[in-house]
Amino acid sequence: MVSAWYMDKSDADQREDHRCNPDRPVRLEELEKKTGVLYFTIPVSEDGSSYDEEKLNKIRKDRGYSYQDEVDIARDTLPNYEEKLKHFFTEHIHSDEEIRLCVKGSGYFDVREPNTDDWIRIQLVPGDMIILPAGIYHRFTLDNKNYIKALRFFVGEPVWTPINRPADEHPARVDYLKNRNVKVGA
Ligand SMILES: CSCCC(=O)/C(O)=C/O
Ligand SMILES: [Fe+2]
Repeated sequence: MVSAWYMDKSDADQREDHRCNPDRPVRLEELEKKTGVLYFTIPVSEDGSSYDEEKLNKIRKDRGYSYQDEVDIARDTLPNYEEKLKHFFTEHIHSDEEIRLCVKGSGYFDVREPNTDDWIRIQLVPGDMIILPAGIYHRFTLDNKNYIKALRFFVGEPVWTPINRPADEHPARVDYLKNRNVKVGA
């Protein structure tokens, strides 16, 4: 089950959990309200090879996801592993939603709370599906187990290109803030 929390400000290893002391958990409803991030749970088999197709199909159909593939992120399975991990952890936006379903392993998506610019860390474990809205500042890191396998979805032909911060003038960012009722420069 996905969990989320405000991150501490420590510059310790990105793979640590970076919980505050005392902990500042973020409930799912709060996460959605503050950031627009959506969450679904999809039952997945122990080895990650099968999942609840019926539940997933409904989400695919409702949201128009026509593309699907799988990423296996480990040192010996992902080409240019170090370079890709560096890119994943560089703060960025996309012009479209970023949709991931964790089927094996685990990892962290960090998203910026748009009013305060604080980082919220979202932990993905098998069965967790998250949808990051277009235009949200975010990044991804493996945790200290160094492994995740995830399904990726997209509407139409996939565009994975990250747009690194600063991207405040990008239409997806402008729309994101408008949708969240965030006043720029206020
Ligand atoms: C768990 S998927 C790897 C991270 C990724 O694809 C991405 O775009 C992060 O922003
Ligand atoms: Fe991304």
